[in-house]
Amino acid sequence: MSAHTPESTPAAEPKRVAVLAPGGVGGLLAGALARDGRAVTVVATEPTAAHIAQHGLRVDSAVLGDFRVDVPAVPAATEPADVVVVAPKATALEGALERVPPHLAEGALVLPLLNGFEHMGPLRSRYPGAHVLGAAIRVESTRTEPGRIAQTSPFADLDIAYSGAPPERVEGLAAALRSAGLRVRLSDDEHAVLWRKFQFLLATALVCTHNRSDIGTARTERRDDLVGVADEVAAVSAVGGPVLDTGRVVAMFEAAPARTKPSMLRDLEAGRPMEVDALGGALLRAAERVGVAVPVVERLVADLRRLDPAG
Ligand SMILES: NC(=O)C1=CN([C@@H]2O[C@H](COP(=O)(O)OP(=O)(O)OC[C@H]3O[C@@H](n4cnc5c(N)ncnc54)[C@H](OP(=O)(O)O)[C@@H]3O)[C@@H](O)[C@H]2O)C=CC1
Ligand SMILES: CC(C)(CO)C(=O)C(=O)O
Repeated sequence: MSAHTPESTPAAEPKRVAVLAPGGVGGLLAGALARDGRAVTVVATEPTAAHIAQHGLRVDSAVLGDFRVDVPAVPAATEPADVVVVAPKATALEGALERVPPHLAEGALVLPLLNGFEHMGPLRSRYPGAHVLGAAIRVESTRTEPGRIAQTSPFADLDIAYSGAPPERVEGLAAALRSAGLRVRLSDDEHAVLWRKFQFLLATALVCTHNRSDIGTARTERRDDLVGVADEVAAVSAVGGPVLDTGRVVAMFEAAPARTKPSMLRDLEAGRPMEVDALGGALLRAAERVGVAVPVVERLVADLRRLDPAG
């Protein structure tokens, strides 16, 4: 933890952070930043806001250690923030954004941590006066009950793009996140940030969920599908987007802790809506736009749509 006082804060570091949707990812960031002395407000559903306001956030983290921290929590933002972390599932994004009105995010850095890429357009439409950053987080983190987060991966790494925002503010945000214990890499290439994570994520999410297994089992039993999805994402991306390296993703499959389970599989196991459309559907739509065949993704998405309460 760093000693964080207003006097020692460089001008570009965030002063007021709002975290929308304190689930596995949002709750981890809110807890980490609040523990480090940042002024964090959590914006959550009514019952979760009431619970966190009364009991604080409890984080049990392989990377950050176990701690509890008091954080103000509200069902709707009432104060401006200079950073707004956006972390609901894609299936809940539209409703969740109602809780942060655009005038309170005017001039803010908006840091979306959803997987995929289709959220970027709606966020930029809702917050035209904000700087919406391309970002991705590599972590395994679960909201086990309201206000309680179990972060189990040996990594919690963010990639954040400058996305045209004032560089000193993006660097200030990165410094705040690093000070809170997270690893952060900055990039000039928003598309590369989103699509590199997406290539690994889509393969892991679709195949592990389809196989109902962790990555250790999937990489033995369903290696062809893992590589097939990663190749298809690369083929779609190659048409006007970043060049992706399937070899890098295969190395990531090999290196991932065997027990890693993607959040999509954890949603299936818990009977929650899955992000099949936001992730797999997004790739199918992108593939159709650029005229690339993606038969492996098509097959897995068709099967998973039948199981997805989100439809
Ligand atoms: N979990 C992980 O390990 C990783 C997840 N991701 C991505 O991060 C994103 C978030 O996933 P994750 O953290 O797992 O999701 P969770 O399901 O853990 O958390 C989602 C949160 O959204 C809240 N929420 C739902 N509806 C609303 C609403 N209308 N208003 C306010 N809050 C709402 C839920 O509230 P409540 O608690 O009250 O139900 C919950 O706290 C996804 O896009 C996922 O793909 C990326 C990398 C890793
Ligand atoms: C695959 C994993 C756990 C890696 O970060 C992930 O990002 C997710 O499930 O959303």
